[in-house]
Amino acid sequence: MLRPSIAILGAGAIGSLLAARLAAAGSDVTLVARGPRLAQIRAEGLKIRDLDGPRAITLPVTEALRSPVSVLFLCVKGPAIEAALRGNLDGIGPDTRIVPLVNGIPWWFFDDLGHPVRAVDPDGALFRLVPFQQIVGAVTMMTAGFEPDGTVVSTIPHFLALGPTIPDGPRPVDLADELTAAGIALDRADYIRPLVWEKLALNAATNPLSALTGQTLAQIAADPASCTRATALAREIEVLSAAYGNPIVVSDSLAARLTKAGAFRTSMLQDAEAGRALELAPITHAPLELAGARGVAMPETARLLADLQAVRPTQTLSFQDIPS
Ligand SMILES: NC(=O)C1=CN([C@@H]2O[C@H](COP(=O)(O)OP(=O)(O)OC[C@H]3O[C@@H](n4cnc5c(N)ncnc54)[C@H](OP(=O)(O)O)[C@@H]3O)[C@@H](O)[C@H]2O)C=CC1
Ligand SMILES: CC(C)(CO)C(=O)C(=O)O
Repeated sequence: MLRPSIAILGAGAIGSLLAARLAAAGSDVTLVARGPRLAQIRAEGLKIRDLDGPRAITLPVTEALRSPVSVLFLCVKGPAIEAALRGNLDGIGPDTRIVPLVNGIPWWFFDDLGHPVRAVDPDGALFRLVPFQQIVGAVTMMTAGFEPDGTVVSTIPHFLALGPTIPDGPRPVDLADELTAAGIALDRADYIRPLVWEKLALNAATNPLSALTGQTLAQIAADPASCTRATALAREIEVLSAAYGNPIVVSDSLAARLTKAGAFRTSMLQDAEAGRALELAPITHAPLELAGARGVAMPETARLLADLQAVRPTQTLSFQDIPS
């Protein structure tokens, strides 16, 4: 069988991890990188330290895709999606499947309502840019971060859920062989949205809190004040998810999951430490917007945002500041 051509757009923590593992397993994979990161990968290979130990992987790396691929993994942070896609439109053909590995509420989540979620797609540009039928829903349960020399470190087993964006929709892409060979456990979900809500609960409970407190996942679980706060934040997403017809239960097992995850610095804590913008739009602002539309109260989430705003006035955009 012909192997799918896979492109990974974004050579950050998750994109590099996925690219390295797929390339090492023999997949036809191209990594799209830019700036100093592109130069570094060309010069030194893709340096990775994961459960298989440290190594440098050589793989095709480019500044922009020039011809359509079978599968495009989108591995940039929420606010970077539109520019990243626009720079790589030649890589997207009518049969290309686009798989966003982006945390939080995805821009396509309420396509069936016929309007974008303002927090993640303010003017509907993504809604118009990406053909909905070409999107494959995904939930990323992988963790990765950088060492100062550009090595990507990932020491928790890798897991990815892929599934249709509409109930019982066709399974539009089969990457089981590629991902299994790469040591990434695959959940082929019948419908991705319930899993997106569950992952959102995890991120909304931990990512902004970690950026505020500087705590790892295990430290959040071990600190009674943070653990109580994280649990309350997860409960608010549970109520919100139920209000949108999708009951989930995450808060009961949250502390145990965080303890098991160990000393991991969330992607938002990594951004905070590096002075980068925080990925609040899909993880915090979008839920607040959705809560407002259904009359759901989310006081803990609003309080957390206010606390973050107070300590990072130049970095954090408060929900109310999003232009309408
Ligand atoms: N890290 C983690 O453990 C996890 C992350 N996630 C999610 O995965 C997604 C990606 O996160 P992560 O990998 O950590 O993010 P990073 O910030 O590490 O990586 C994002 C990458 O995208 C690149 N990029 C941005 N814009 C463009 C563009 N126009 N063209 C090409 N490259 C571009 C950035 O390049 P540059 O550096 O030049 O800006 C950077 O290399 C996020 O939604 C995150 O929440 C999910 C689970 C865990
Ligand atoms: C690993 C996890 C689940 C931590 O919240 C995550 O998605 C992130 O760091 O962004």
